[in-house]
Amino acid sequence: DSNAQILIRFRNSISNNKALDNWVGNETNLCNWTGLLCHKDQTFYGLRLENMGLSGNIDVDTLLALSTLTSFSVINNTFEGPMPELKNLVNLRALFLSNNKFSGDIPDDAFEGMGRLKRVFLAENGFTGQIPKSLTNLPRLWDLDLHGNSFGGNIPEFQQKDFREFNMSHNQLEGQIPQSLSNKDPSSFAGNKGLCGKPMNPCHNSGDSNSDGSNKSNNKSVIPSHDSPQRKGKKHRIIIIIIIVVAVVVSASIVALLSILNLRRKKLHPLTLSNMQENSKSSAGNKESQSIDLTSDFKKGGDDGELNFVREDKGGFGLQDLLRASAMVLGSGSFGSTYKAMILNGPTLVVKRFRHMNNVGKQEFFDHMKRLGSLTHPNLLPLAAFYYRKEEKFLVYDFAENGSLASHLHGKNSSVLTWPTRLKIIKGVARGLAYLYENFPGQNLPHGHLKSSNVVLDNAFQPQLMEYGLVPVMRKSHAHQFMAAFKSPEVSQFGRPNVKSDVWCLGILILELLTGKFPANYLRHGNKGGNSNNNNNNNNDGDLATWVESVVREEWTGEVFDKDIMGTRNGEGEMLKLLRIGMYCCQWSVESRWNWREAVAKIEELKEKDSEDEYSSYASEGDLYSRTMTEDEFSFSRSVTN
Ligand SMILES: Nc1ncnc2c1ncn2[C@@H]1O[C@H](COP(=O)(O)OP(=O)(O)OP(=O)(O)O)[C@@H](O)[C@H]1O
Repeated sequence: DSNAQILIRFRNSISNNKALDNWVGNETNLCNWTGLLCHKDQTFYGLRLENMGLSGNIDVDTLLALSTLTSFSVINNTFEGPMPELKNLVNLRALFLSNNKFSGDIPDDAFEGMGRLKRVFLAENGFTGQIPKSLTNLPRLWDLDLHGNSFGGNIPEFQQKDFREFNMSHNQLEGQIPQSLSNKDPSSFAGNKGLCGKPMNPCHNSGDSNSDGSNKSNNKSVIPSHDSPQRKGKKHRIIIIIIIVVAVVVSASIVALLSILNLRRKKLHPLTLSNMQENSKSSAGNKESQSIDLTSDFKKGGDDGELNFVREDKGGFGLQDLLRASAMVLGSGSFGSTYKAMILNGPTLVVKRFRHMNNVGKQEFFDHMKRLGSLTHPNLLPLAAFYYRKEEKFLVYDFAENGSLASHLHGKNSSVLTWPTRLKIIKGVARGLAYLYENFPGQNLPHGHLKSSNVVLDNAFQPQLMEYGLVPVMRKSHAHQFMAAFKSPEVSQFGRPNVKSDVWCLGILILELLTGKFPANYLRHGNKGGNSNNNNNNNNDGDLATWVESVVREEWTGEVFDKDIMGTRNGEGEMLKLLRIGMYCCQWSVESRWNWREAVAKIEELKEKDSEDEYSSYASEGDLYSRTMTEDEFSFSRSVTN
């Protein structure tokens, strides 16, 4: 039978099917039928029969004859009775039965063999009994919504680690929430009176615990703590302590605020660069603080402790302006603190303190800084000046109003970073990098510290690279420990950066831009804390590229992308191309990793929109989920050779 014949048979098996009256004709106009989902090439892949008042019987045998059916939705109709037996629909990727009147227990094996299922929505029905165990080991399950039913008993242990959407609220579930789900939002479990354990209230033992003292599997021995009077008392005590702590903190803040206001009244800046100097003096220890007057050292023209301008225009400020500028701390990176300095009636600048910049002598340092200051490119944040002392250096850059790429990608409004904006950013980064390579041809690592917090954005989201070209002046041990390029596999394995180590950083930056994932979280060994992409340990055997590769190999290509760009229409093909570029830049083996010219050239070729004939199958919802790279398109060697 043709798909048209099968579908008409299916329609006829449903009651109240008026909404499907236009299901007439044959294969040629199939994709115009109400509720049918088709790819751009007109192949049918799903039924979206939502809000149509449909009821009666769902004829699964007929659905089985639709070999290309991967998505089935009857959300918000009035189907009733037990859940249809769907497990033979082994190609199904998405199942939406929410907001109907289905009822009764779902057999434990109801989803057995449905290895491709990614999205299961059974919410707002009348399902009872235990959550079916076969849901717990569907390898690709990503969205699970069971809220608003009457599921009871314990929540089974789920094998899946990552859910995008997960909701079991408003059922009658009880017992301890399995450890694997303890990182979910508490709202996912709300409205289940019998549930306890992280992220809900702690459980307490009713006294009927297992012989080994655990309460993991003995549902009856575990009850939510809010039932216990002792716990209630404890809770009250905790609340009182919290109130006292908050009161103390508030009073301390008020005192601090009053002192600041008082300082202001005395016409003193709360934090000025002079203050910063004094702070640094006292933290340097007694001996040093007695012998060095840092405030007076911070003046132009002296031998030690001088502010040196490296640009012709000088930016319209002098040392005294900088000393008087009110300043605030922007953050504290691996080299020291970074300050924003607002010069009265002058420019706003960023002053970054470096404590380990003593790899070269004074003259060499001055020469190098002058060289950096002479670089001009729209995608490089210009170095304005530097302040030299033997023990520490300050580099003064222009301030970028729009902050760093990292703060946008991992902050609250990452949605401003649309695909076209991300493409603009990576093209700018590539151009800035190419300029550096052309100007430092003999150097191993012209950038050396490329990462998203060192890419700042102007008001038009044009990127500018910062902290470039610092490797030669940085103390070697510190560079090894903290600079981004030293996190490449060749450094982890052999301790030697390579001319392609910057390319590795570019690859990681590309993958961060596309996935929205924070690279430091994918380093398996090492310090994941702080706002830096660095860790303190070079023995990392994991990275963002390994994660991307594993997701893509599992045929989850669409799911690799950041949620803010995932729905991009007509750009998916180009996004995939950039993903591949990122992966070629992240080849572990230096030989097979692209060189910077190749990477930059490929990035330049990218467009915002897919060309007409290319990737035409990305037309409708869910397509990106089903589109995967072939082995050929995505064959990478992840072994390290040198
Ligand atoms: N010129 C600038 N304009 C705007 N924001 C900036 C500028 N320079 C730095 N920042 C921001 O200030 C914060 C602190 O920067 P800092 O360089 O100290 O930390 P980092 O880049 O995370 O670490 P690292 O010391 O390894 O470079 C970061 O969020 C950074 O993006």
